[in-house]
Amino acid sequence: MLPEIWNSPYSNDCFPVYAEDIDAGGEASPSTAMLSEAAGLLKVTIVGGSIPERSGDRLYNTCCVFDSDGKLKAKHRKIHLFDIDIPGKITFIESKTLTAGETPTIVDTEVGRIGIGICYDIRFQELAIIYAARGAHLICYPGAFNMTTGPLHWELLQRARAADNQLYVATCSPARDVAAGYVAWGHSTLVGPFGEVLATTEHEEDIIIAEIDYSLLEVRRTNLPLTKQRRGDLYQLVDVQRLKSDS
Ligand SMILES: O=C(O)CCC(=O)C(=O)O
Repeated sequence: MLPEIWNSPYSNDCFPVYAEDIDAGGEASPSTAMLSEAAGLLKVTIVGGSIPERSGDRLYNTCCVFDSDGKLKAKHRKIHLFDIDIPGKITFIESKTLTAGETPTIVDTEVGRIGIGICYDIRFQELAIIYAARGAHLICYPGAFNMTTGPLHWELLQRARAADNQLYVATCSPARDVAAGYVAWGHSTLVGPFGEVLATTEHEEDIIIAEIDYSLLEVRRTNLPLTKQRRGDLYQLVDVQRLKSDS
């Protein structure tokens, strides 16, 4: 797994410059070609962080997932754009340059059923609930939290998504570069289905390698049978996409 916007500085000025046309006539863009080749050579599934994607006259923040043959299995366009304003701390308006994606993305891979979200997507618990309901074992969120929200929210949100939905959550952030226009919090992490941090790192360049045991999903769901205890008679979340595809 790679971080959010790993092929470009994180800025609205840079997104158009570094954007790649991922679907261009069936040919892979330079960054996705590299990921595809790496996945195929190493025989691993890659959740390819995200890059700015150009599609016609629009730009998206897009994560590509490759299987161990190097085939592009899924493409997730960030569906919640990072438009926030915390005066004196951080203001970022992704919607100045980017368009929001329109579909949740869940993909069956050799290493499990994976739901994909990109950074700000992690704040929307409904997306994680829908992924869990569709059988996700793991949700991967490439991200780049910042020095204001990172310390308070980065781990909290990951643990909440994992504990609420009783699945694994993996995040990957760029390392911190204090000279950059956007200073990332770092701290890539893997959280287990009990909300436990299984592996994490600081803000320097690093690689996390950890084992995931999907049999624990069943254990935790038996320990705490939340799904059975939900009060569907009082509240329900509608999976609009599934509803549309069923009808
Ligand atoms: O939600 C946050 O605080 C940070 C989100 C973010 O940096 C992003 O979506 O790129």
